[in-house]
Amino acid sequence: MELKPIVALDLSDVSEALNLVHLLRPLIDFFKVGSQLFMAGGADVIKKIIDSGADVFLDLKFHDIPKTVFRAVSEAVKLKVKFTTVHVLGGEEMLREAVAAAAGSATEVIGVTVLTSAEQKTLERVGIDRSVEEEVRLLTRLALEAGLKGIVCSGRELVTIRKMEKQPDYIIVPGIRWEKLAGDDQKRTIDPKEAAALGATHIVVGRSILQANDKLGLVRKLLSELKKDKL
Ligand SMILES: O=C(O)c1cc(=O)[nH]c(=O)n1[C@@H]1O[C@H](COP(=O)(O)O)[C@@H](O)[C@H]1O
Repeated sequence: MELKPIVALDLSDVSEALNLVHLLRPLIDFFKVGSQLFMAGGADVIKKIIDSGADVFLDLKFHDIPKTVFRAVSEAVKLKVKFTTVHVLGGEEMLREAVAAAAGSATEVIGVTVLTSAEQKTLERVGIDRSVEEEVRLLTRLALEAGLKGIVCSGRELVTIRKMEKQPDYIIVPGIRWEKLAGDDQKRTIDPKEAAALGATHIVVGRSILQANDKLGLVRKLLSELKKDKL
C-alpha cells in the first residue's frame, strides 16, 4: 500500500481548520480531527471535511469501560469517519466492544499502542518495566487478537512490527519530524521518507505543517519526498 499522509488539524479555530482543508485539498485527502478541534467544532466540522471529499480520522483515543467505548465508537460510526482511535491499554474486552461497535461499517477502529511522546522512563513511572519496543509489540498483538486491523506506533517500532507473524493492515505513524523542534513533546520521532521505507501505511503530520509559513510548499515537499522513496 502506498503511504498516505494525514494532516492533523490541531487547531481551536474552526474556520482556520476548514480554510486549511480547502487550501490543502488538491494534495491531501485525509485529515485528523483530534480532541482540540472536536471540542471546538464538534460533529459539524467533521461533516464539512467529509463534504469536501476527504476522509476523517477522528482521534479521541477512547479508554473507558467496555460499554462506554462501545457507545462512543457507535457515535463515531454515525459520523462516517474512516478511522477512530482507542488506547490498547484499555484491555481486550474494551477492544472487542470497540470492534463490535464498528462491525459492518466503513469505520476502522485503530489501537494506539505507546504514545510517541513516551520514552522508557515514562513507562517505568506507570509501572511498566518492559522496553518501549516490547510494549508496542505486546499491545499490537493484543489489538490484532481482539480484531483490530490498525495500530498507531512510532517510527522506531516499525521494524519490529514488520517482523511480526500477524501484521496490521494499517500502521499509522505520528511524531513525524524533519528536524528537532525546540521544546518538543515528541520523543520517538522519524522523518517521512524513513517511515515510508520501514513500512508505515500512514503518517500523521501536525505542527510541521501548521507552523510553516508556506504550508502548501511544505506539503509539496513532503509528497515529493514520499514519491522519491518509491523509486
Ligand atoms: O493518535 C495519534 O494521532 C497520536 C498518537 C501518538 O502516539 N502520538 C501523536 O502525536 N499522535 C497525534 O499525532 C499528532 C502529532 O502532531 P505533531 O507532533 O504536531 O506532528 C497529534 O495530533 C497527536 O495527537
